[in-house]
Amino acid sequence: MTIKRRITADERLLDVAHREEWKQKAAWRVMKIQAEFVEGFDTLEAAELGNAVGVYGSARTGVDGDEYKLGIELGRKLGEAGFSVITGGGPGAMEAANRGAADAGVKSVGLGIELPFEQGINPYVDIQLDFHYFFVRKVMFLKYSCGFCALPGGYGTMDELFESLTLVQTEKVGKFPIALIGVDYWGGLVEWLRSAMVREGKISPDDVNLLLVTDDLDEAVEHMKRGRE
Ligand SMILES: CC(C)=CCNc1ncnc2c1ncn2[C@@H]1O[C@H](COP(=O)(O)O)[C@@H](O)[C@H]1O
Repeated sequence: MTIKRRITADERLLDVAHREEWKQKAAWRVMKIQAEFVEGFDTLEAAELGNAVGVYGSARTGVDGDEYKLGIELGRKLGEAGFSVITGGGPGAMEAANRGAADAGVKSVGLGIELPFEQGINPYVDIQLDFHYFFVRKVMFLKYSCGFCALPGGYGTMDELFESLTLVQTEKVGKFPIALIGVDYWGGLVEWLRSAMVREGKISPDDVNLLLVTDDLDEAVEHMKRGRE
C-alpha cells in the first residue's frame, strides 16, 4: 500500500517555501497553536493521569522482535508500579509501551502527531490526542510526565531525550529521572558524551550522571519512582 504524502501544519509554519502564505495567515496560525495548547492541557488535566512516565522509542521497532517485547514489559512494569504511560502514540516501541500499560490496566496515553505519511494511532492507546505541532506536543510530554524512559530509537527519540536532558541540566525542571534502556544500544552514546563532551568541557562530568543506562527494567522503574510527587 502506498501512503499519499500530505503537507503538514508544522511544515506550513516552518518551511521557507510557505512564507507568503504565512504572512497572510499568521494570526490564524497563532490561534491554531494556542488552540492546540488548550486542547492538550484540557484533555490531560481531565484525564487525571497521576504520576506518569513518558516512554520514547523507535517508530520502526518490529512487532516480532525482542525490543518490542521489552517495550511491552516496560509498559507493564511501569503500570504495575502505579504509573500511567505516555508515548507518541505511534507504532513500534511506542505501541509496545502502550500495550504493556493497557495490560497492566493503567492509563495509556498517545500524543499523536500529524506526519506527511500518516500511520495512525496504535490500538493500545486509551487517551488520544492529535497534534499538528511537534513543539506543542513536547510541552505535553514534559508537563504530564514525572520521568522518562528511552527505548532504542532514532532521531525522534534523540530529540525528545535531549530536550528532556537540557531541561534537567538547566534546572528548568526539578527531579526528573531519565533512563536509557539497552546498554548495548546506548553505551556508545554515553561513552561519546564522556570522551568528547566532558573532555572538551562542553558539559560537566556530573551531567552524564543525569542518565541511568540499564538493561534491568526493575531498576529503570525504581529510578522513575524518584520523580514521583
Ligand atoms: C515509521 C514512521 C516514520 C512512523 C512515524 N510515526 C510516529 N508516530 C508518532 N510519533 C512519532 C512517529 N515517528 C516519530 N515519533 C516521535 O519520535 C519518537 C520516535 O522517533 P524515532 O523513530 O526514534 O526517530 C517517538 O518517541 C515519537 O514521540
